[in-house]
Amino acid sequence: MILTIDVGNTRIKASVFEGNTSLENFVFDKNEIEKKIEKILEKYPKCSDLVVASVGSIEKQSFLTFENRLKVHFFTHEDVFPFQNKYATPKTLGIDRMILAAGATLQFPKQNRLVIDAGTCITYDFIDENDNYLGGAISPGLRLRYESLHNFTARLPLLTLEEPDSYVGNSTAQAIHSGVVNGFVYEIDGFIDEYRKEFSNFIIILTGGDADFLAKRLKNTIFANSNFLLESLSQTYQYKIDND
Ligand SMILES: Nc1ncnc2c1ncn2[C@@H]1O[C@H](COP(=O)(O)OP(=O)(O)OP(=O)(O)O)[C@@H](O)[C@H]1O
Ligand SMILES: CC(C)(CO)[C@@H](O)C(=O)NCCC(=O)O
Ligand SMILES: [K+]
Repeated sequence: MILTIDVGNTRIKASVFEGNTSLENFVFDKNEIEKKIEKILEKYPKCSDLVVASVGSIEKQSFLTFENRLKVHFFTHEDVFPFQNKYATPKTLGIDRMILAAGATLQFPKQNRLVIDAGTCITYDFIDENDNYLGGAISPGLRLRYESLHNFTARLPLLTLEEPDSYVGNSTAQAIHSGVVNGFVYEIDGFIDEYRKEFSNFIIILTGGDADFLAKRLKNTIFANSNFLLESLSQTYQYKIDND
């Protein structure tokens, strides 16, 4: 049994896996990390490994306190991955993107894959059928768009996610919802359309905190799985054990 932990820029997500099956998911804040892990381990004492992917400010140190009880693995770009990394700056590629690419490679062998993670940031990652990781894009996520409109202007209020009435927002609030939500959806559909021009065939995996909201609104049909990063973390760890 393994405990996987995804430290994002907003929240921490965790899941206990028995083989490939996720038994339970958890979401918590940075300040309660040790207490929460403690609780999870109490409930699942059979956990033998703690596997972490962190792009947040939490360092390896926070997890080492658990080393007397279980094997702790903190993923870095030095681990073995099932793809060739063609990024020009492989050492600065986010470990979450590497885990997503690894999961896509392992779960969907021998085909082109586009992974879209709609989290704090939206990330796009493309892995071709020969298992070359090519790169993608990074842009602001849904909540970040609402927050930056407010934080960097004098007059725009901080709004929370709401379905816009129309493209033609007829009030400040409606104009913001239209810009943020429609802009978000158009961006993603637009990227998918561009990829289609270059690669005739590829599967699309959509994940992240906004995946479910998005899935219903895209014109392109896609496979949405908000647990894909944690599943990929468990699979990439298994791959590492088998290939080290
Ligand atoms: N309770 C919540 N707190 C924060 N964001 C939430 C919540 N529920 C849904 N969301 C949505 O999820 C998005 C953030 O995604 P997610 O939780 O995957 O980010 P994260 O944990 O920071 O991960 P990452 O840094 O890997 O993107 C926000 O844009 C927001 O709209
Ligand atoms: C883009 C984020 C913030 C998404 O979580 C993360 O993957 C990251 O910090 N990446 C580093 C830059 C890069 O991936 O090229
Ligand atoms: K992300």
